[in-house]
Amino acid sequence: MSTEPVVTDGLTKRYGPVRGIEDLSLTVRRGEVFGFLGPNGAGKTTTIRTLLGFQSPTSGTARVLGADVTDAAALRAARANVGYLPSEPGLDEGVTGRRLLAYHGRLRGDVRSEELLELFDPPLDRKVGDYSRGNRQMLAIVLAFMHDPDLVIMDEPTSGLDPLKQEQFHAFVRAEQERGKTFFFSSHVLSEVRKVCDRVGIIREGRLIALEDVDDLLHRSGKVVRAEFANPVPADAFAVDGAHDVTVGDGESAATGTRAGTTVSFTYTGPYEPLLRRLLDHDLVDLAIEEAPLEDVFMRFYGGGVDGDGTVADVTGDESRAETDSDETVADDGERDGEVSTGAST
Ligand SMILES: Nc1ncnc2c1ncn2[C@@H]1O[C@H](COP(=O)(O)OP(=O)(O)OP(=O)(O)O)[C@@H](O)[C@H]1O
Repeated sequence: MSTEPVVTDGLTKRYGPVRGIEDLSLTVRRGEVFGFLGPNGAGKTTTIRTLLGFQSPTSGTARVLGADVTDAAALRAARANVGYLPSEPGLDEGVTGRRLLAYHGRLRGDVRSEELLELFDPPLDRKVGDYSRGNRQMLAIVLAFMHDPDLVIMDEPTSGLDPLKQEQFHAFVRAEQERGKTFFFSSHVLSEVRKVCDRVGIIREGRLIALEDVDDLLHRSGKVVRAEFANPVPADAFAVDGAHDVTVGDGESAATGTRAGTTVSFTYTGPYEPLLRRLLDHDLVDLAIEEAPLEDVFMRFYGGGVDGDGTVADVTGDESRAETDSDETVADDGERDGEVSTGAST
């Protein structure tokens, strides 16, 4: 039996006739931050809910910390060492954050809530029902980590956090990884995955379409080059090896403020020397070379669109999230082991 924290083999979940995930085989290695990336409706949440035992697979297998997800007793024991951070935590609205914290502490242990509250500080004496989205998410973070689990499964964990808290959360995840913790991290925000993940699995329409190191993805993605010239350059001047998506415009130059020059932009995956020589053949007045956004990479290698806010667009057009599977009546409450009201943690 594999000792890796998460192992799925041919994992399939259908909601009646509706596709959830199909034939998903992946391994999350101990100590890695694994990004699970895909557009809306791709099957990320379905995967997570199946891993946590909220719903049964239609076929295939999955093991979490060695426990078969269909073995309720084994999974319950394993989940004592799993943190779960949902995207929209189903917290008990009627009690204060402090009470919820105490309840969770009694349920699974509290070895570090004080330390966590220094970083993520929801107003504990207010009722959770009065919390802002960001405060709910911060409380959910504390609840997910307070028992110091070895594996944390997170579904779009930074949705609702302001940019500063998002940064803090990313730094926290990296520090936790240093402590040997493992993360399964679903997101449709590519820039986030790039910041914290070691490997990424890309899911689309229920199927895993790519599995690779984030570094490899970035290497293949190359650089975005934007150059401005004092004089017009021929349209084919940058049709060189390694240049993709070359756009030549003679619009207004940001550098010179005139309309005389030419602006050129393209993605470049080749070596610098020939590129720089080519640029200097013309009257270069401004140059920017930046890392290509993963959004572009996603589009170039895997197809599919990206919204203006840097998230992968819904390429499925799937509006069929209707309840179609009777075994979901329990699962949709969040937990099937009687922890419904405080479903933000394991
Ligand atoms: N309880 C359910 N009943 C019926 N269909 C469902 C149910 N849950 C999910 N689905 C369907 O399964 C597919 C995958 O949805 P899922 O929520 O797993 O995607 P996702 O990648 O998490 O998307 P998002 O980023 O929008 O949360 C979609 O077609 C969705 O409509």
